[in-house]
Amino acid sequence: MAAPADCCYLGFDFSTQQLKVVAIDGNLQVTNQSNVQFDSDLPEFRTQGGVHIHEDRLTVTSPVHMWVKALDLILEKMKNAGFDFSNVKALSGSGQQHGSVYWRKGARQALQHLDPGRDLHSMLQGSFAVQDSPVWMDSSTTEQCQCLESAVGGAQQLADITGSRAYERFTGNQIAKIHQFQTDKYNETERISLVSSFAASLFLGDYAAIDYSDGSGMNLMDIFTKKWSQPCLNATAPQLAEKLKEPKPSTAVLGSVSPYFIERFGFPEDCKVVAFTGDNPGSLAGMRLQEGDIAVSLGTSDTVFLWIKEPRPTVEGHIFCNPVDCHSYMALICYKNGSLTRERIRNECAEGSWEGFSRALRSVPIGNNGNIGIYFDAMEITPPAVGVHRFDKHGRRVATFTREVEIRALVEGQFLAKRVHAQKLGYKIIPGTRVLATGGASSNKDILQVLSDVFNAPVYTIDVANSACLGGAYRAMHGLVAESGVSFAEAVRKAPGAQLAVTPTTGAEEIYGPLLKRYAELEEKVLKDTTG
Ligand SMILES: Nc1ncnc2c1ncn2[C@@H]1O[C@H](COP(=O)(O)OP(=O)(O)O)[C@@H](O)[C@H]1O
Ligand SMILES: O=C(CO)[C@@H](O)[C@H](O)COP(=O)(O)O
Repeated sequence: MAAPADCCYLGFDFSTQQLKVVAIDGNLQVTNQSNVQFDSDLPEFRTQGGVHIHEDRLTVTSPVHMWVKALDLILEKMKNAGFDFSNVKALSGSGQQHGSVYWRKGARQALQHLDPGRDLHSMLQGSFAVQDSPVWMDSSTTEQCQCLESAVGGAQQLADITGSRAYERFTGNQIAKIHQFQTDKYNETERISLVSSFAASLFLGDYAAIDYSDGSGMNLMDIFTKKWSQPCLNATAPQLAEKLKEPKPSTAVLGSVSPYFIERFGFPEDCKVVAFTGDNPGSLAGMRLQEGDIAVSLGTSDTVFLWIKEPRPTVEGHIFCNPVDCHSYMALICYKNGSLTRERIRNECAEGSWEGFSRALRSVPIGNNGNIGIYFDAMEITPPAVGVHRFDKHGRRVATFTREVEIRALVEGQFLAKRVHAQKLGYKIIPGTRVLATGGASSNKDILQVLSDVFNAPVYTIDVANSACLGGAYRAMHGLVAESGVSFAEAVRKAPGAQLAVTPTTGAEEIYGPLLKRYAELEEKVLKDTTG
């Protein structure tokens, strides 16, 4: 048997803008990292930020073949760099949540008979009934959401079953739209996967089950019984249970890696594939979140999530099954206007430089002299409002801010929103609270300083900016022993801990206390203006 240091576990993350991989050894040390950027490494798919925004500005999709080709590319990259696949004991991973993949009839056959002499993408050309997979940024399914909520008796009733009221990006509503507007394609589909279970299927050489945690982001699963809810299935599309098959625990070993990977890359025959999950659940694992911690992910989307024991679903935010402990849950709030909005303001106000963006942040005092901004370039999720709204210290609308004030207003506004909504869900910041930050923007200390000041709590990061990937590797390791009763915490207890990145500035709480109240009132006003 290989010594712990020679054992290897892989975690993949099929997120919005890139495919990433992390390798860890048996001592949980990171030994390798690689990534493929969709826009720049696969320009033939002509994506921007990994997606295509359609003419109606509401429909957002990604080409499913791009994800397949990205896997070909990343594995080739690793092979060319001399990565030794023969030590990989298990692999797992994650995908951007809610996105869906439609496997055409006969695709299972293709998956089961892959020729190791060829690329995956050339062999799977004909395997998808829908080429453009709806992704989490889509907000074109308002009608389908309304139908689903009325079918089960209302928004709160739907949340009581599935953990969330109906959301446009949630997979069930996307499936309902495909069934209504692309009926032939729906009928040609033999299996529907999430991005996560689609990725697991590629490694397995067969259809992989949807896991409980990512399955919670579909508006289809009863998060308490962990079965598909029949009323939700009925209200969504016909023969849906057949196309989804039963969900499985996120810790489940789904099988061994397919012969294709053994012959083409040298994976060992007994390398196990552990269920893939959503990228936010994956991050919860990668950051080894503990009860009481609050996690803030600053990826393409911004998300805030918590580990919870007693879920009380409401019409705001989401409750998902916990990916590492089947008796627990996680609460999550998602913001669509995250990194892409920060990038826009960086380009307009700091000549495209993060360094300039940081300088501007530091140059304006905390609290921004009472100026507050709300920047919803795209229709926001929490709350469902749109547009750029600037207010001076008297609460009067203003048309512009100076560049420096604009940058601080954006970052403060984004974090005030996170704290306001986390508190609405019942979260209390108490002495001892840790904020764990991850995602691309967590590499920026000046952004983290604002986060720490607004939350009045220390912010910690882990060495690997992509905690979802690392979570995949940890979950792969845990999956091998989960059946025998070993807890996730026990399996990863030797992993390096999170490191303190920044602490709150003295006096920040006195400044942000009143601003939190003001922000909540202004957001309410903006929401009224949007809906009214
Ligand atoms: N130094 C930085 N400061 C602020 N944001 C950054 C910095 N470096 C990268 N980012 C942001 O990180 C984002 C990508 O984050 P990532 O977590 O990798 O996204 P995803 O997982 O959704 O593909 C980019 O869109 C970029 O705006
Ligand atoms: O919709 C959600 C969560 O509900 C998003 O958080 C997606 O899961 C995309 O994640 P990133 O690519 O931004 O990490």
